[in-house]
Amino acid sequence: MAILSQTEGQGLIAFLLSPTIAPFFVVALIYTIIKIMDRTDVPKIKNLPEVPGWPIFGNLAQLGDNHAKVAQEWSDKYGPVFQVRMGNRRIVFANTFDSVRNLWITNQSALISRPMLHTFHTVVSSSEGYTIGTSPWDESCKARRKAAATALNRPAVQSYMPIIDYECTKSIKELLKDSEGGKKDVDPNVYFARFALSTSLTLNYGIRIEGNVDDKMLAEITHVEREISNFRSTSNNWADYIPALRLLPGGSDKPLEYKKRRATYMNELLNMLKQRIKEGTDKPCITGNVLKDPDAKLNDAEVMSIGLSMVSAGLDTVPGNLIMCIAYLSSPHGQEIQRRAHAEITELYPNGDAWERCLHEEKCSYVTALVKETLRFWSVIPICLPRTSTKDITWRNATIPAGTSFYMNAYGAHYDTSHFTSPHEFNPDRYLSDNSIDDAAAHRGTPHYGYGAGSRMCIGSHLANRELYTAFLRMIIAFEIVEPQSARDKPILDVFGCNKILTSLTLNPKEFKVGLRVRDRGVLEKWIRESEERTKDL
Ligand code: HEM
Repeated sequence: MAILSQTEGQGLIAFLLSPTIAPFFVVALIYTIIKIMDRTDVPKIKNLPEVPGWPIFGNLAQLGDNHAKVAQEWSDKYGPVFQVRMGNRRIVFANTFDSVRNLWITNQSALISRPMLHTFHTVVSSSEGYTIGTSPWDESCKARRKAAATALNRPAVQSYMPIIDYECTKSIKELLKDSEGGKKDVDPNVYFARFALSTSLTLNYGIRIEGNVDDKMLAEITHVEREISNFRSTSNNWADYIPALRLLPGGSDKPLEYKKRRATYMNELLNMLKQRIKEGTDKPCITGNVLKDPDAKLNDAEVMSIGLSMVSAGLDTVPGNLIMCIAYLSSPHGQEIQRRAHAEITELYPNGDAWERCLHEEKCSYVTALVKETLRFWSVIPICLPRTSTKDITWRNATIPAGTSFYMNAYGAHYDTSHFTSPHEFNPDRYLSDNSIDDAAAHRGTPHYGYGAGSRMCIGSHLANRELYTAFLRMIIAFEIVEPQSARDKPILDVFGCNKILTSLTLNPKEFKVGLRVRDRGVLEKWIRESEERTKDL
């Protein structure tokens, strides 16, 4: 039954459009639309400071392109934990070391899930499945995390050291060649991108980047994963927070292009491995083990998700840390750090076998401290991968309801002056147990949040630590890393100034060069030959 007859309907329209009523009608309509668009997924949280924002956009514009820095500044005014609105999402930001510990570690069972964001989850990943790091918590995520974590635990990582030996040697050998024995300045970026990617591919598929730094597959995967890192970021895509923006024409073109390019090489890698398994020519690897295990409870999409996680997770993070530490080592203060590291290594290994021994042990505490300080200082994931709570969480007088998104400002925590002495100084000494410049007790447990914290902390941290330790130690005993000859090539050492795209998920270092003065060419060539001999059957 019609609610209004045709004549009554026409009368109502004429009434609404009459000159006296129309302005009120238009205002009411706009008001209602704004009210609907202004709603948030979670209502305002009582007793938790809120940063005032705009209707619909919330605090998006104020956060600008450097969310970590702006949120840290806000924490001076609003306290360590506050709520903001990013479009239609309410986000709880934690900005200091202790507040992160309280929320991410003390409340880890409640903070175990991840939110879904439009650009990454709906556009980029709709058919390939999500990586582990972008999956909400469910039985499938639990199974994938468990399988990957087992493959990356401490003893497993020790068994992968020959791969690290091979890849690290290859990068240093090429650096030696391309720098013409130290005469020409070089940009270390691509050498360490290859190191990280080839290590991940060998572990996961038994396939490595055979070519040199100009390898096509290396270029394609590093470029595509870098672009995807932007779509994955919590600070890059306003369409994640304002659904109306998804209607803009062309908005999904770039994400869709990269989704297709990623699917091409991921399928290629998986098919290459399946073919090798069929022919019996495959090398032991994580995906191969899963594919051949009749009891593995993982389906094809889950196997693909693990592969995707391994390829993408270490790709920007390991090289970002490696090359920014090398950048720092080239600076005048870096000379002092290299001298100390080199002296300790020489004292520990007077027979000159540090190059090989670092594959079995991590004895040089100064290099271990250098790894930790690098992870803190550069904070390559300044806003950690986001979390969603699955239970209510209490913070002081506030009850934060289940289903709220939490963003860890890792940069804010790493530069928290109540936890770190002079956080703007790059100083590995803070992580030495004797004479630390920080309160040594502060570093028991979690030394930094470079790998996140709690229930969804990075599962690749053992592998990454071993990669970083080996590469730093070997670079330091192979070369004196010095400033480039041309001032134009000098690295920018400011933690944000060095970043090409501030809204990306991971630090994207600007190009720079360093000089590499070979310490002892004869000895270095001997180490390289010995590594090549050891790893020739890999
Ligand atoms: C220096 C190198 C690395 C850094 C700085 C890093 C950092 C991180 C961070 C910050 C997270 C989020 C943790 C959280 O939410 O609390 C994460 C998650 C993860 N990382 Fe790493 N990572 C590195 C290397 C790797 C490597 C080499 C792999 C594997 C080969 C890996 C695999 C993963 C996976 C699978 C997750 C998702 C865990 C989950 O959501 O349950 N990472 N990583």
